[in-house]
Amino acid sequence: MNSIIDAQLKAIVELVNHPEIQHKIREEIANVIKGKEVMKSNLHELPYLQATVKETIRLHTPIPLLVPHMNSEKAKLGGYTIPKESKLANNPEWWKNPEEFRPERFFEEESGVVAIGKVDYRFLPFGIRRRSCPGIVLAISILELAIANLVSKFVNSVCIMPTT
Ligand code: HEM
Repeated sequence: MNSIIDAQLKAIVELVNHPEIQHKIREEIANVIKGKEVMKSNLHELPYLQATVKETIRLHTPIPLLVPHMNSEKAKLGGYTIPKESKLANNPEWWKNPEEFRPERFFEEESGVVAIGKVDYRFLPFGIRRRSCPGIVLAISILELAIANLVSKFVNSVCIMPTT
């Protein structure tokens, strides 16, 4: 559960620093859900919310069990050369402006990058193959629901950031 709490906190920090992203999520929820409670069954109808969660775990990949995961030696993987001690999610060869928090990247230049179901060596927040995370579907749903509820109710009502 540490990874989820870590990702939630990172998402909140990013949303506080990007009120325009909060605003887009809030608008998407208002248009699709129309004032009702966001349920797990609605999540697939909220692509901008989903992209925001993906962008959070790309830029702030939680480290499971607090064990650092990086390659100690230079390596070749899936046709890519990976320099020693790389963090893949921040590599400018594979991501445009990798340090920028921009969910839109998943609709533009990185529209093919998915978190579940397809192996993409640029985006492995849940590990890969036999030792990959069995909690992936649960983790993504929890994160999406938490952010949806925060943005549509709590953040708006306490006015941490202006909504316009
Ligand atoms: C944002 C949330 C999460 C992230 C980023 C994450 C990421 C990961 C990663 C990268 C691994 C592979 C570690 C390795 O290569 O050795 C892993 C393993 C694992 N995760 Fe997660 N995880 C998350 C949430 C969860 C949740 C919610 C559960 C359970 C309900 C869970 C259960 C596990 C288990 C049991 C393993 C060990 C699998 C094995 O060694 O065979 N994770 N996780």
